[in-house]
Amino acid sequence: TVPRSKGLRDAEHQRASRIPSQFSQEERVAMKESLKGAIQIPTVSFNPGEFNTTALAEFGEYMHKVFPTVFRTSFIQHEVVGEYSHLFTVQGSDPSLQPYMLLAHIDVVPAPDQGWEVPPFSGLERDGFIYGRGTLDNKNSVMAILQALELLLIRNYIPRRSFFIALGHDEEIVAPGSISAGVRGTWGSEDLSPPPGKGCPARLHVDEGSFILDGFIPSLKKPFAMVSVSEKGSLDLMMEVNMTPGHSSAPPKETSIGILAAAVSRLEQTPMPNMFGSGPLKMTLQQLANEFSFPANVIFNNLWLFWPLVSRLMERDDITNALVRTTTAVTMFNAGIKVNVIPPVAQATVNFRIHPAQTVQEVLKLAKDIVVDDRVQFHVLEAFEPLPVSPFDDQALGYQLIRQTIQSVFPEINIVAPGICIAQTDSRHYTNLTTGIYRFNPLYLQPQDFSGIHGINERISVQAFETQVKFLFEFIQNADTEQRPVSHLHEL
Ligand SMILES: CCCCCCCC/C=C\CCCCCCCC(=O)NCC(=O)O
Ligand SMILES: [Zn+2]
Ligand SMILES: [Zn+2]
Repeated sequence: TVPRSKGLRDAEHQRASRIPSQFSQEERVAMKESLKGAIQIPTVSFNPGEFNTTALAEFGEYMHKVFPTVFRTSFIQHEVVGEYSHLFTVQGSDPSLQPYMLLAHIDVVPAPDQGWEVPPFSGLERDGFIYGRGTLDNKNSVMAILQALELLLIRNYIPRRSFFIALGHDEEIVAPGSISAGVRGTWGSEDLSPPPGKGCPARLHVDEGSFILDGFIPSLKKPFAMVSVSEKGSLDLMMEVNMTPGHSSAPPKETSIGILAAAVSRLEQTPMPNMFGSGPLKMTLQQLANEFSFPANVIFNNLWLFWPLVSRLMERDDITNALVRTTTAVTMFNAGIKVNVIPPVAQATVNFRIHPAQTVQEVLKLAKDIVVDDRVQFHVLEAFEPLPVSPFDDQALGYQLIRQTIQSVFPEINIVAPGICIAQTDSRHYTNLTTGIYRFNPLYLQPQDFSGIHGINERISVQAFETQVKFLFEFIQNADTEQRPVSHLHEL
């Protein structure tokens, strides 16, 4: 197929019929090789301002190479934002339709070699899986979005509804989010609402942050699609103890390390309160109730009676425990300058993920009440409140569009339920732009796969990646053909 050059918007481009999401063997091989190439570029972000800028620049060039039609199509504008983020504006043929936004991120967390079956930036394929940092979080989405668009354009598709593709380079660091800042810059206002004539506020976002979940809840045998309609907040708290340094041959009763270690231990041994029943989880379980086998189906259909039992059971597993409470993770500890010197300072950083029923201030106070030691200083490095719940009723067009696409691409999945993302996504930077923020990665995830995210042996099956491309290929077309509900339209 001859790729279309810029400026062509002729009748050939206009298509009434839907393009089937069937890809040639050559296209299927090309898309998996493109993902492997993306994984091989180590776009690691370490801390605010600490990125592999060489790799990020290389990735920008790489996208031009593997998606030439995207970059040469006249109705697609590409902007580099914050030096390494990328914002694509795909101008649809019907400007009256509210646009939407697809989010993904280019950066990945570091990946030391130890424990990996293959080197984490090799992109090697083994037994039908592509291994590497970013295969699930989140280069799979970056490549799937652009691949789906490339394949649609090659087939002369021209979207009716405009949409944005926002590919951030700093999602993995706690920062204001360059791409969202860039979107603000593009639209010229802090609150992200575009100036007149620059198009309407986006009506929905689709970002990482949930999956087709398979095997996360005992007695729930069938996988189900959870679309995260909210996400937990976060508090990065640095605790510090300062002491006068001295000779270790005559040490004080407690050093700064001992004082801080005891404080950290008290935090770890005192979990935040179980908030089961006061967040989206209850909705998720009620929607799943009849999918459980007996007697679980009776329990989940009567949570008014059995919620104490369910809340205790959810605590047993680290992932479901993260759904019922604010979690406490001591992730960094730095102290000491030499083996025979009393340490002048000890610092520990705690990453709290805040349950939607709590606030940053409440968690900070609870932490201080647990530590209860005036020698420990508290420094808030970064904090985000839990996000509001996006609409997911029948009138919520964004949610319904995702649900419709799930059902067409995954006909075997008969439950699509709203839920909460236990992690953070870039979508938290867009709450001023729309209330329709949804987080869903169209691929199956099992608990052992979850351990690969930020862990070792992160991998995606070739089949799963191909299906993710298919989902986006369908989603973009569904966004053009969605039917308006008869009654009032939900402002998203
Ligand atoms: C009742 C249903 C059980 C739900 C089980 C939830 C399983 C976990 C599913 C999704 C988690 C999302 C992880 C992927 C996004 C990670 C994004 C990220 O790393 N952000 C940065 C950060 O959070 O620090
Ligand atoms: Zn991540
Ligand atoms: Zn991510």
